[in-house]
Amino acid sequence: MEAYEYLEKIRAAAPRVHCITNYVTAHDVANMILACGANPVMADEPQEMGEITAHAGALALNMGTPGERREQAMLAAGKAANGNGIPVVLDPVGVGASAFRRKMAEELLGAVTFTAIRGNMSEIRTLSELAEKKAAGAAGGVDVRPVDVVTEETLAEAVTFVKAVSKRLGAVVAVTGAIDLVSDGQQCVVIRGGREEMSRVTGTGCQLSGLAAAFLAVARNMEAPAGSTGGNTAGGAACAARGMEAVAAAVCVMNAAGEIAWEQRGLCGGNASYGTGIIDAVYRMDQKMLEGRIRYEVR
Ligand SMILES: Nc1ncnc2c1ncn2[C@@H]1O[C@H](COP(=O)(O)OP(=O)(O)O)[C@@H](O)[C@H]1O
Ligand SMILES: Cc1ncsc1CCOP(=O)(O)O
Repeated sequence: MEAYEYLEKIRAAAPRVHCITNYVTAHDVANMILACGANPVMADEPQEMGEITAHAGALALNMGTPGERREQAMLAAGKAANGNGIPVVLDPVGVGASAFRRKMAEELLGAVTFTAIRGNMSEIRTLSELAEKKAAGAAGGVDVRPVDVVTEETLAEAVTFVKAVSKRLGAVVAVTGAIDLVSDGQQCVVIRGGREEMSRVTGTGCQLSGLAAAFLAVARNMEAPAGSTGGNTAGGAACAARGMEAVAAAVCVMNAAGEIAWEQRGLCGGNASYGTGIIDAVYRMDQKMLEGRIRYEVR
């Protein structure tokens, strides 16, 4: 399934994406979800989670600005999603930054079955350590640490690592950055593209997690490919089988939007208008705009 076909299906079905997200980038995440054709609802009152999540096509949980109330909401929404076969995405923003975040991530991983987990390499390394019950130490803020950046030199090792983490966490794992890796534990899609400047716009990672949730919402209603063994069934059988494809397609669309918005930036184009441009590029994305911009290999 091509990335553009996912966009067409999202635009036709307008699935609702329930987001429990941080207050820094919530507005941009909502606009990005609208830009791809889906329908965002940002809600984090624990008492209404059962009703809100049950009517969603996908759930996106983002740990960027955590708190006890938000954690309760995430646990309630995650369980409601699992109980209704709704795909769930986790964005462990800054999970290594504090003991509170690490404990919250452990609780979420213990209570909710995630369809996909997207983060930068530092965040995914911390999750991996938590899943291995290793003492994960403090690891940076919300951005990737220089030591964790995936390069052509460290790519083979990173692919092996991401496959292993995906198996360990029982979810599709997407590590994004200069080179993006999306794995279902068996295979790994290596995606090149995007712009270095995307990392200087706050929220591009959060937006991508929201996009991935929208892509999974339509994957859930597709046929499972013949002979597929699939991943976990948090979003139903079709979503399990297509989870890696759907998340990789979302990454490709985000990268293309980052490239297009950079090429069309204005004379005063700094990071704020660049960020808006990325959302606009997704809004306007058609098949022609994606041509030549999707560069991936499967390892
Ligand atoms: N150095 C880079 N070169 C190309 N694309 C990048 C680079 N850094 C980030 N991106 C892109 O920016 C988007 C957000 O990813 P990332 O910055 O890793 O998220 P986060 O904000 O969670 O750290 C992804 O589409 C990713 O491919
Ligand atoms: C700066 C910041 N602080 C807490 S959440 C957040 C936004 C992080 O967004 P992203 O990881 O998508 O850049």
